[in-house]
Amino acid sequence: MKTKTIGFIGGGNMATSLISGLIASGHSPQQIWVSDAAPATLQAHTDQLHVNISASNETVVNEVEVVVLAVKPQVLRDVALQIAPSLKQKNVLVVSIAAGISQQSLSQWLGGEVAIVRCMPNTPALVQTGATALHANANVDDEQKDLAENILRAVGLALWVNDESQLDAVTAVSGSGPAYFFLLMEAMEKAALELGLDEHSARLLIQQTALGAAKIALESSESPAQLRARVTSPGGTTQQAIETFVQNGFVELVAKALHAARDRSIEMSRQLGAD
Ligand SMILES: NC(=O)C1=CN([C@@H]2O[C@H](COP(=O)(O)OP(=O)(O)OC[C@H]3O[C@@H](n4cnc5c(N)ncnc54)[C@H](O)[C@@H]3O)[C@@H](O)[C@H]2O)C=CC1
Ligand SMILES: O=C(O)[C@@H]1CCC=N1
Repeated sequence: MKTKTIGFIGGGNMATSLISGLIASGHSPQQIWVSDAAPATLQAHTDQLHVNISASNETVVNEVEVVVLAVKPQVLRDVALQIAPSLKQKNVLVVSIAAGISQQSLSQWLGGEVAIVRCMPNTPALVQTGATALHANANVDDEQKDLAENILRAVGLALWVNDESQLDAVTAVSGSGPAYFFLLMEAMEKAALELGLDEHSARLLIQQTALGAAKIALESSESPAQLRARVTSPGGTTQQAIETFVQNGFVELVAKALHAARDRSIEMSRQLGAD
């Protein structure tokens, strides 16, 4: 995979994370190309990551073997229609990280028989701790699947889903998921201040607790429910807090939020889909 040239169309947050991860895992910056509509963004890519840049999306497509589409979903249609003629000239793998754009829409915009891997990463990719689910269309061969997986694995966990519709659920779980944990951290910080802690101490204690909980959950063979039981002494403080959460509908609220996110992902696919 180190010999493949990879182009990023859109050099924003997610592309920067992926490029940093690829370089950190041994990919040569000389084999990476980036195009972006913003000249300052392109300049930052040469200055900081020493990759090849171009203001032209078509030039990037012409230079590479894999194209990662990393623009916002709302502009993907225009970008796809723009690069379609260049893609037709060669056998390029297209990897899309755009939320809520189906392979069918993308394929239609790109003009048909294109190898497409659709992914849903998340922002912890910025610190090489991302979680990504991938789905390949029927035109993707095994070598291209490995290639796409290697790109996303450079910034964390990468796993395949069998059915593209599962990416709507993945978007609700891990794509948007970091924001749920940040909301819990925000709420805990607010409560900690009310309880008399200073902001600095509260934030540090909460951050380290979140890290510790995630680490123990990853490293232990026990389920979250079992790990929770280990913290919860009968009649103790945790039991009081957990009962307060549960009796006030925390579990149902989480389910409702994830359903709303999944439904929005489906709705976005319809609104932004092929026409
Ligand atoms: N931010 C998140 O949590 C996640 C984002 N995604 C997906 O990743 C994609 C990129 O998101 P971000 O990096 O957060 O966005 P961003 O706004 O940071 O980056 C998008 C970049 O595309 C550039 N751009 C706009 N129009 C262009 C054009 N016509 N040609 C070339 N470049 C153009 C912009 O200048 C910008 O630098 C989106 O499709 C989003 O759905 C996926 C998972 C998580
Ligand atoms: O909020 C969004 O629509 C995107 C997709 C997953 C995370 N951010």
